[in-house]
Amino acid sequence: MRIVSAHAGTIPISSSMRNAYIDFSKMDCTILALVSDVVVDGKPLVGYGFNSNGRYNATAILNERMLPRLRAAAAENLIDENGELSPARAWDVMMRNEKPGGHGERSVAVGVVDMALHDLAAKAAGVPLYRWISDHYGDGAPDADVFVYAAGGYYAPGKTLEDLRDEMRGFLDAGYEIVKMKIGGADLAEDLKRIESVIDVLNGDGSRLMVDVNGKFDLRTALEYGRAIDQYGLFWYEEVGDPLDYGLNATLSENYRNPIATGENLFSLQDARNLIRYGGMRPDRDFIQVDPALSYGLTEYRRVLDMLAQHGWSSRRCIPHGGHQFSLHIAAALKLGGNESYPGEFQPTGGFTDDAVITRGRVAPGDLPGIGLEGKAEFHKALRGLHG
Ligand SMILES: O=C([O-])CC(=O)C(=O)O
Ligand SMILES: [Mg+2]
Repeated sequence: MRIVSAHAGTIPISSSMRNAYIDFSKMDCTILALVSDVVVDGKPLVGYGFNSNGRYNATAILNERMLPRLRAAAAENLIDENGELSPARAWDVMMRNEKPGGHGERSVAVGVVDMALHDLAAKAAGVPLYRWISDHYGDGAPDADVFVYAAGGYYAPGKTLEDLRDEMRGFLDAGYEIVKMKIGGADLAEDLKRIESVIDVLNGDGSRLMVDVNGKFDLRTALEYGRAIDQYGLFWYEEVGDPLDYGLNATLSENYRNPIATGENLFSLQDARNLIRYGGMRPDRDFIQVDPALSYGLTEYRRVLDMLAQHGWSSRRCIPHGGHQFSLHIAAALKLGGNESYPGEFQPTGGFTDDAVITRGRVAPGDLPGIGLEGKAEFHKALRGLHG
């Protein structure tokens, strides 16, 4: 197979909500179509990718560095020993002449292309991506479905406690059992009121609630909130301090008994390894949230999983950030602990196929070939628009 053309674009995924650190009024996303020379039913196979949410588009890096290297590569450098398209070899081509360290948002650009290459490889094999990943990298049969939790509970202009409770009730009605809300964008007293009113919707069960600080707290505030919320036995306390402040996280983990989650803003094997070496994360209870789309794609994510295994971590303790269909396939194939979901947010890229049904907090990736973005009608329109 050869890639005959590559088309990148930028689309808005903005909204009026905010977390403790940013608002999403200018949030956007890179989207990509890789058109191949393989023709099925009279049409070329096309691989699609996009860059999750939370970081802005990386279209310029992609257009100026990653795609030119792929275009210039000899065909034999992009295939494996069976002559099939190899996303892992293409990854090496994209990273040629890139120094190590300081991963910045280059990881986002590479992640978009890596996703599209995996979409294309699975489509060429005529199978859904979870099956392709399981066949190439898996260890036993893939999971039939994946635990998902509903992330929301953002701050928004005029949003009342009753609005927050209604939002959470909506998640439960939609089939979710575990929900997440933002904290750290108000003072402790107000956040405790918000937390308690959501726990009330969860029949008093704090273990069904996650709270997310988006990296806002200094150590003193992290510990102060930790002391106040430990009593609720929450599912997890997320990204409490700056994502690169491993010392803060380590001190928190010595003082906060219940699970901690972090990693959505760690974009490389090396950063994730530093979290494990220095961040005090506990393999018996904590969660790693590295998002494959933001962090150099599945090719790098597999290295992260290997590193975690070497340090005694189960893949079940990984629940990626992002709430997208790419990680859903990865979670099923590589037996992760679950995947995020943001019902209704970050459209049109976010979420699962239009026909996906959440049942008792679980969802299946579906059986469309590749990632299945053709099963997201609005998003597919934008993707198709890239290559006409
Ligand atoms: O608010 C955001 O940037 C999203 C986020 O942290 C999450 O999904 O955990
Ligand atoms: Mg988060």
